[in-house]
Amino acid sequence: MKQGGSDAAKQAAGESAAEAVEDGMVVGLGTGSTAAHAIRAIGRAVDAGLDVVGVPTSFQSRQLARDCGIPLADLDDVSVDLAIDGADEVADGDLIKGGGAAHAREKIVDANADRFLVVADPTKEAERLSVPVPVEILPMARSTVATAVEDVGGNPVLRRAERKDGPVVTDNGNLVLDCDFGSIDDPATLASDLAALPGVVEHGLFVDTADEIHLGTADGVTVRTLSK
Ligand SMILES: O=C(CO)[C@H](O)[C@H](O)COP(=O)(O)O
Repeated sequence: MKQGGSDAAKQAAGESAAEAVEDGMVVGLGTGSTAAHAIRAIGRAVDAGLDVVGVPTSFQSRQLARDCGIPLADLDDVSVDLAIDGADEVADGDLIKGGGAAHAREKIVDANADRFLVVADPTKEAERLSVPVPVEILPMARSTVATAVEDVGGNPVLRRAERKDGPVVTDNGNLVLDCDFGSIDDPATLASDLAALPGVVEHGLFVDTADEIHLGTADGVTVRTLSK
C-alpha cells in the first residue's frame, strides 16, 4: 500500500471534505489516517454546535468518532447523506481501498451515500490502478479463492499481522488476500470477476463510486468533481 503522503497533505484533504458536512446530515465516516482528519474536524464542528450523526466504517473509525463526541447510528436506521473516505490509489476516479482491511464496510457505507467524497494526498494518484487489490474472504475459502485469483491473472498473498503471529483478521472475522494484478486495464471487469468468486466477501476495487476527490497538499487542496 502507498503510505508516503505527508500528514499535512492528509489533513488538508480531510478538513476540506469535512467542510461539506451540513447541519442535520448523516455522515459516513471512513477509515485510515486521512479520513481520521475529517472525523476530527467533524468532531470539532460538533463541539461548536453542528448537529450530525455518523455511520462508522470500522472499529477504528467508530472509536475515533466516539472520542470526538460524534453521535453514531447503525446503517439500518438511517440514510447516509455524505460519506468521506480515504483510498490507497486513485486513477481516473476509480479507487483501490482496503489498506486498513475495512473495505467491505467502507463499500457498503460509501456506496449507499448520496455523495461520496474521497480524501487523498498526491502519492495516491496514478495513471492506472496497480497496487494489490485487497480481497476479504471467508477463512474456509482461503486456498480456493487464492487459486481462483491466480486463474484470473492475480498473485494473491495472505495479509499477515504486523504485531502478532498469523493473519490479519478483519472486523468481520475474515481474512484478506492482497492480490497483485499489475497495471489494471479494465477495473470494472476485474471487479465483477472478483465479486463472482465463491468465498469472496468483498474486494477493494471501487469502480465509478466517487463523486469528488479532495486531493490535499501542504499548500492547499484541489477538488475534482467526477461525472458518474
Ligand atoms: O481503505 C482504507 C482502509 O481500509 C483507507 O481509506 C486507505 O487504506 C487509505 O488510508 P490512509 O488515508 O491511511 O492512507
